[in-house]
Amino acid sequence: MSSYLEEQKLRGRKTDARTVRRVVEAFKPYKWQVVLVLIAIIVTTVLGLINPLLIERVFDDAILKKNMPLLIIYVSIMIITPIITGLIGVWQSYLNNIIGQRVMRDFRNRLYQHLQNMSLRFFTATRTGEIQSRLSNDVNGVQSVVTNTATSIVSNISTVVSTIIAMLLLSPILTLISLGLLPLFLWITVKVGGIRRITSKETQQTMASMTAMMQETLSVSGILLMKTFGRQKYAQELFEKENQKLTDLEVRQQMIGRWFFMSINIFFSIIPAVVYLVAGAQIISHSDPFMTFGKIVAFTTLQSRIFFPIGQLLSIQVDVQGSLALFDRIFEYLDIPIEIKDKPNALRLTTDQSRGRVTFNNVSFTYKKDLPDILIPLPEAAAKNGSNGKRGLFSLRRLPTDNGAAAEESKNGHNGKSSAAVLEVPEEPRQTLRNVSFEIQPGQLAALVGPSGAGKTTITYMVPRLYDVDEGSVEIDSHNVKDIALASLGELIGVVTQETYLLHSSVRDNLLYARADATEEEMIAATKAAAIHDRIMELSDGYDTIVGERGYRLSGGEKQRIAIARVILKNPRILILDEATSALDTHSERLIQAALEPLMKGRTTLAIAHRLSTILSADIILVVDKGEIVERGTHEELLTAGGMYARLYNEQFGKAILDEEETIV
Ligand SMILES: Nc1ncnc2c1ncn2[C@@H]1O[C@H](COP(=O)(O)OP(=O)(O)OP(=O)(O)O)[C@@H](O)[C@H]1O
Repeated sequence: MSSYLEEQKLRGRKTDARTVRRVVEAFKPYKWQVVLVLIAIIVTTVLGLINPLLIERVFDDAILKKNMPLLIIYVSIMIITPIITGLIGVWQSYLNNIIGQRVMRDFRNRLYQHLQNMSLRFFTATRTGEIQSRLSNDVNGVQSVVTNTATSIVSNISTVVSTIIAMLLLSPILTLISLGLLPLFLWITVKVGGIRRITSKETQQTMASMTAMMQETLSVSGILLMKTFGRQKYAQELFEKENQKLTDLEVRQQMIGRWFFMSINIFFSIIPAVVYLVAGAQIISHSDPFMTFGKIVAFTTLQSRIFFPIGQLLSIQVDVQGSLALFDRIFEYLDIPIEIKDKPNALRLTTDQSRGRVTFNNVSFTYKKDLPDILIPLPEAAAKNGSNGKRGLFSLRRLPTDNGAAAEESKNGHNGKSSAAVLEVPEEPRQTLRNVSFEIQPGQLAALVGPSGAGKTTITYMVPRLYDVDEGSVEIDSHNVKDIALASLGELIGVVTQETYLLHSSVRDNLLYARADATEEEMIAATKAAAIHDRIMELSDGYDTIVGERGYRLSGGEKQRIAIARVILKNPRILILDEATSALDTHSERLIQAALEPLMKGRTTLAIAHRLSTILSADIILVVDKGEIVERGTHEELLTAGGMYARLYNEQFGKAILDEEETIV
């Protein structure tokens, strides 16, 4: 389990200054509000000095000299000042919150937008929980720092400085005495802060591991796995153990806080006592003619203002360190370059303009294991710290294949001389696609067939640029897909996948996801074409029935037909169809087939075909094996050739063909 604190440790502290600079930059759009907050802080700090300083006058000029009108004036000021300070304080915290929340909002927006633009590769290489956690927990984690810490630092520093000045004005000797004891106080806070920091680190780690455990076991798949393997008791024990640890840590953390405040209280009490002793002695012995009762009271009041801000400044340091680590995690994601993006002046191609010819020219492609170099400092640091390399996203770094010596070095224990020779070296992966070339004419159906893992899905990924080819090119109407705007590709291409993903929303919303401006008639025409309209009408609320993740459970076949209706409504020029492998009953099978016909009609279709009917109606069958197209032609041609297709066909459909002939043909 890797936590952000571990990562921070690995990254070292060098990034801190850069991180702070970037955080400060995030405040730039709100610089005028920040200036107002600073002014408010300074004004309230200065106003805060008025009352303690007035105390001296109240005692020495008003009470001791029995001057009632002056006493009333002073007391009035003492009443009005805190009211004004309070009002300014409220306004300042409103501004603070506005700025802080907007900075957080900006971070969340930037992160969401950036993540949305990341390629599929990023999502296949990263745990979903990790992505969500950065977007929500990490951003929320820095919230208190963004809204409070900066202002708290400024206001504490200005309180400390102004109070010391005021104390010096009242009595330099007493100031010296008060501050003379300060080092001891600082020493205690530093110690306590250190212990707190360690405990809070442990608490974060325990919380993270509990969250991961909950996420893993309390999902539909997790619960299924646990129940079917009878592992509830084991999971329960594991959870209880972590939970107990968290409980102990929380209690410990609270108690350390308690000691912390006790020390502050003791100092609050001890130092005024010392001041009374020294100042009292001065009055009794007449050694300082300027020492008065008013001064003693004013001084002790001022002095009580100073210790708490100092304590806070010290503990803030702990918070800041923690949140710098969180900011690092946020920036780390923001810094991952977008791999697949529009070229400047990318071509906008509408469905009407496109004819839908799809061409693959010598396409080669390999799934890369590692992510861009921006994330690489971690594994290098991890290696230096003896990490075991089980870090998911950051775990693998391939060495150049000619770097055998370095690889050997890494196996024999990392002596750290070569920064590349750090982690276990996986083999250079086999090419997933090799020199794939074919052309599908507008309106034609091309069927991809081949054994599992041959690369059929990967071929379909190249058209909408879910991945970019390494070599060769994919073209639509003779335009390289890399030159076409991604938004256009999204419009031109419709995809029906094996697993239908429906949003937790109404059937209508799920259908209109394809085209928000579709009319009711268009929508119903699409569902009728996909042979699902009648079934939708049978649902409790018809088109308004909630389906999806936690909604009404539709059968696999029904979901597929909704997905087909969704793409019919979208009306793309090019269709990518990944036919479900799971066998449906004959009735559902027929309905799906009925739905597919209008879907494929008039469109260029690239289908990963599992249905005999699709294969038979294909204009061209492309047989894929180990990333290459090994055979191509029509069904009859390929059967006659007696190669891989004939073998696959006989294996898969040899027996079924008899039933099919009875039912379908
Ligand atoms: N994200 C990925 N990262 C690394 N390798 C991958 C990734 N996705 C697929 N592969 C590998 O690429 C190869 C081709 O996979 P692909 O999914 O294209 O095969 P397929 O022909 O569609 O198989 P099936 O019919 O079983 O779905 C397989 O060896 C697979 O393990």
